[in-house]
Amino acid sequence: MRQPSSHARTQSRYADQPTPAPTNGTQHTDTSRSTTATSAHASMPGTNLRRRTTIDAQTGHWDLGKTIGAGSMGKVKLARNKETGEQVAVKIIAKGSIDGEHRTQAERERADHSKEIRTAREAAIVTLVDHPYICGMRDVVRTNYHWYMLFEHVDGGQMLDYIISHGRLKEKQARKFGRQIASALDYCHRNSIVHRDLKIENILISSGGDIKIIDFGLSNLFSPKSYLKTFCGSLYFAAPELLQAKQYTGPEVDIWSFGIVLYVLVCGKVPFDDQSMPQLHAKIKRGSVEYPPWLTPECRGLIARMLNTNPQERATMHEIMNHPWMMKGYPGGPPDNYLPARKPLQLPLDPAVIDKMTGFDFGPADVITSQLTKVIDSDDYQRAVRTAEIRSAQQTPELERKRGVFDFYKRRNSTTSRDTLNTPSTEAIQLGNDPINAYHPLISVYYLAAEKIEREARETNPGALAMPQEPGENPLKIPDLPAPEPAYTNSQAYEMAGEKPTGGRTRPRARTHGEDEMQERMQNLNVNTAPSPTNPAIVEPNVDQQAPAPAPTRKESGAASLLRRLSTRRSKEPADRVPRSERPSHPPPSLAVFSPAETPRKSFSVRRTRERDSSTSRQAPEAAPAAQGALLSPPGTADATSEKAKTRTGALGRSISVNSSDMRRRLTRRGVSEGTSMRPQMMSTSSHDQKPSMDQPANAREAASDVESSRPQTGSVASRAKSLGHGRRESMQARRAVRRGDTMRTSGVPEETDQDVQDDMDGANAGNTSPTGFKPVYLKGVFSVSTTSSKPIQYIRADIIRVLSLLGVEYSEIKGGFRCRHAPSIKPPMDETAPSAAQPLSPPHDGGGHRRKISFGGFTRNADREAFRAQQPPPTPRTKLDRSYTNTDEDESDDEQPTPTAAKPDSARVAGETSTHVQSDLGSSMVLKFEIFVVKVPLIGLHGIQFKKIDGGTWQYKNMAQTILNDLRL
Ligand SMILES: Nc1ncnc2c1ncn2[C@@H]1O[C@H](COP(=O)(O)OP(=O)(O)OP(=O)(O)O)[C@@H](O)[C@H]1O
Repeated sequence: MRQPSSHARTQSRYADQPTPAPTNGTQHTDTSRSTTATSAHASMPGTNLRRRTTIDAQTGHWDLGKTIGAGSMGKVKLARNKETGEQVAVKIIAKGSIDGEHRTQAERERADHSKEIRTAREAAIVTLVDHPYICGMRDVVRTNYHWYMLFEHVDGGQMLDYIISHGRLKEKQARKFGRQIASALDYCHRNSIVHRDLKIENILISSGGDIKIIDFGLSNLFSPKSYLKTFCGSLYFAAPELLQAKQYTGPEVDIWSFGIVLYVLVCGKVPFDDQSMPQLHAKIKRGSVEYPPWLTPECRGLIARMLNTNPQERATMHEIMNHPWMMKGYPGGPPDNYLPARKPLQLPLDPAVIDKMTGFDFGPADVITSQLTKVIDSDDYQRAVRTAEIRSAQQTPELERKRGVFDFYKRRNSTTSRDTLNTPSTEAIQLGNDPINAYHPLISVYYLAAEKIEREARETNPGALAMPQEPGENPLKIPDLPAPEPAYTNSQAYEMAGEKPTGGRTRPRARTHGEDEMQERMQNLNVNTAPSPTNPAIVEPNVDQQAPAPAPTRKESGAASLLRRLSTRRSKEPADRVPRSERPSHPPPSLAVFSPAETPRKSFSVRRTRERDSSTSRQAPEAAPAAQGALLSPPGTADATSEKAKTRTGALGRSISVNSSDMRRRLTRRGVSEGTSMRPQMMSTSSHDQKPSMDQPANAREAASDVESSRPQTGSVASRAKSLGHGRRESMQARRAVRRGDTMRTSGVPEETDQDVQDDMDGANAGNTSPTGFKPVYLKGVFSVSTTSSKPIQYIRADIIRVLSLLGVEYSEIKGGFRCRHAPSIKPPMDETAPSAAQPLSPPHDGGGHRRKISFGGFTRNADREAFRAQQPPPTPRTKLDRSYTNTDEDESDDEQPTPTAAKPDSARVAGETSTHVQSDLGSSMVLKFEIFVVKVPLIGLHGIQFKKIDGGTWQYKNMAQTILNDLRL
């Protein structure tokens, strides 16, 4: 393992410097322990901008490229391996909280600490998991100022982009993705991992047309015997129990989100949408879903089971994977979860595996070992092992039983009688009773770490693990079992700081999330994370510290011991079940080379703005900055009341993921009563002028109060800016940027610059065709950085036209802007109209070199939307659109016989279907109408973009507006 380079250690104090590695590797991934990060050059002292062009990691030297995405946690950039040319996506997360203006020192430290833990956990989880439909991590580098997570580059585009521009998918296509999501979720849940942020935005499409789930930033480990209580995720995708601040085990909230995702896939919109946040909350809690008539009964039944508001009655992954809709057209059975075959653990534990269990805040190796030993030695665990064996023996045909106990465990991971060794798991997880599936987080992580070692050993020495298992060897340690005892409850062994379970649902449901709880959490957190040289993820090592001596390599011994402890891996069926042994741990990234003229996806102003206002970067939705609301406020409306309402109007952005700690902190800071139940939510999207009242959720009140306090006292920008907090900073940065001659793409956080400025300049060559009549309207509202531009107005106009055309948005010019209408083409074009893989679309010339990538359905395309649309039939007229809604045959004609509602089998009428089925024509709601205005920002002399929704779904509107902003390259 490599030591941090002397170069890195002796760099300017202004540059990112390598963080000394953990001393025993118990708190951090070993990749980061052995990697170093170097800055190509330091920034100028006194500035917070620094340019990083390379990363030195264990996996080699990487050249950082352009930005390809951005989220609340930071930017995602392309990087290319200097030696191999391999391309990865690097998620760059600034360490520490961004906005400290309103915080005490203690609050800042707490926020920093929490962020650090969550980031370490994300790195730890994605480092260990290995699944074809989960975006794999290649490496992670941690420096003083940043985390750099190197992910496989998923280059087929975003599912959201497709849905936004085209609407829904055919059920056949949705099923393929649904099975893949189910596969990935089942894998996670059986490994005690809950994602907690599943949403359309976090599903990317690989070049092969498969999904890749990203963003485990809010994930956590769960235990069947305790509860989580952190609110996580995007409101649109959040389970009702989360909105009620109830505790939850874990998988059930993912299943709800999965239900929303599935609905979006087949309907092109979210099931719960409202401009008013309280109304949206109410809708989600009611769980009343409108199902468009084009859905097959099976599909509707499955979604209804997933969107059951009672988590206890909600479908399990087992039910979902075996649902008739999921199986339709898949004679091979339910989806494979790709979980390796496993055996129950037995002592002694492998120290090499323990060493791999880093980043989870489990504590040092000896603590992990003793905790794990306690679990394995517990009567409960041994009883579970015994029970599983007996059950299996009863189910196993005599002939197969003679083949030995190994087959049993292969079968335990299988389900159907047809293929007992290789079929996907269809057995429900016996939460807490199944020794190999989600029994305990420590056990799950031990399996994952052991399997990672096995993978690494196989990659470095393919023959090393080829030793056959001894036939007849019984890997189980099955002692005489005493009478049943209470379940093992040492949840502290795995609890994450800040997410201490509260001991079950006997606690009050509407819980206080006030300062006392925070204190309690911090105390607990301190217990778990006391400053220790073995806990570097918690206590930031001094940059002058020497890097620790590398831990002794134990791969071989680890691999050897694995042979004793783990059964052989299952081979996979052909077709969609690639033999695991033949799969690389992470699919090799494809080399999608971008031309220099191509424009990366830009960070979005709302997210960035929020990041500045959040200690953890996972911004609570109630903190919608006024600037965001202003994005949606129509210019020219001088009425103060409506202005306020519009300012409070929902954030312009994709679903924002949050967690409850942000909210609690805010509530505490603002003196909200401790008795107030935490009601996390997105910012209000109400178009009405609603005074915050105590009837509203606390966060809604806070959001309103934010808006109230940020409203301009006068019409002047200066006074308005003064009360804005981050908005003011942005304005100041904007002015500074203008003085420097930069575009308005500045950030208050120390982060790497990239080619954005150059791209902006490159993009300015478009559009000299501004009509003389196109004039900006006078500013109303407040602006955030990424919605302003220093470009001349004719360039902005041309750019807007380019983007609207690209997105298939019909428009007409009005005074100061554009009136727009978008009706997604609901006829999935891939099967009928897409070119074959052999005839890829060549990216058309669009003047700006922009190219949008779409990849679906098993073939790869890098197609500009213009080219894509060129292959499409003309925009679907409304009548055709409406007609198609009533025709379920359309979706299923090529592969399935739709079952008429009247004749559908009983099995299709899923029991427990509790949601309302409204057979209404939803066609009209799919049409989005909005306006875009170009406004002049006084004083700083820039132009800004404002959006105003006229008609259509809020979710679609937000996503469309963000897509336009992203593509505008302001
Ligand atoms: N492996 C990848 N390959 C290609 N693009 C990626 C990859 N990972 C992330 N991206 C892009 O970067 C964006 C942000 O990534 P990600 O969701 O992980 O960040 P985040 O800050 O956690 O976001 P969020 O605010 O949604 O939580 C994604 O929406 C996607 O466009």
